[in-house]
Amino acid sequence: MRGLVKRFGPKTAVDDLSFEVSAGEVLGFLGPNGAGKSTTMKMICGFLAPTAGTAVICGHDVLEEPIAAKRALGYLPEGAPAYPDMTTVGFLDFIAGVRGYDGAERRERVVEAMAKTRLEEVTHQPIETLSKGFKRRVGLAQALLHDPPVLILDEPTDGLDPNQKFEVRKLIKAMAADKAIVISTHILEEVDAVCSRAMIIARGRLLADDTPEGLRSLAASRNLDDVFRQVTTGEVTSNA
Ligand SMILES: Nc1ncnc2c1ncn2[C@@H]1O[C@H](COP(=O)(O)OP(=O)(O)OP(=O)(O)O)[C@@H](O)[C@H]1O
Repeated sequence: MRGLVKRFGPKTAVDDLSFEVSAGEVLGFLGPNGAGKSTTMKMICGFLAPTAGTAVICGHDVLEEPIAAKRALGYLPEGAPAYPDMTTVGFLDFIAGVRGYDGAERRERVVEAMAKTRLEEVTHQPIETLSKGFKRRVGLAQALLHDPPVLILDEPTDGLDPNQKFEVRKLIKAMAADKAIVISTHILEEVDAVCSRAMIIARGRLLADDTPEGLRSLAASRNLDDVFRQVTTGEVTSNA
């Protein structure tokens, strides 16, 4: 990401963010509500035009070569939106078609994505009738259907029960070896569970960028909640 800026009228949601993520890294994107996490992810994915700066995905500038950049990435948007009247398999088949697959390969991609995200039991169920956790898994399935080298996942475990959280984290870790993965989360335990690195942003600015262990050392208590509070509010927790 090179100098990403997003302004909405007088409000600066993202204020000159630059960073790199390499294959093999799972970067946790942390910050309070309204910090600019989703806006940054939308710009990385070419969903929202930056006011300034750009994102380069596997050598493709998302503004200059949007199709090549989008081919290299999978994106789970905030809230995992999908077409509610489609069935799980119908939606994933539609996505496979959009991604350019045809014939047997198209069917294989759908079956594989459903297996990875454990969607088989809701194959023919309309998405609007799925529980929140299953909807999120449909969102994940469409993001990884084309096995992209880059995954941008906006709160991938939001709304999942503890067992589903465990499964999704396991899946992210299993994919991490050869992909660059960015996840946003409010759940700090997720940083320990899956991230090799974490960034804390607030008011659109980068405040910390380190390994989970490095971040812990910022608070005397070594507790990530305390680190988050200290970095984003400047307040040191008294019982630290
Ligand atoms: N389309 C828009 N128009 C105006 N302001 C917007 C728009 N989208 C986002 N914002 C504002 O930009 C800021 C950053 O929002 P963003 O959704 O990126 O934060 P976030 O870190 O993802 O928050 P959360 O953790 O609550 O999801 C917020 O103040 C938000 O109100």
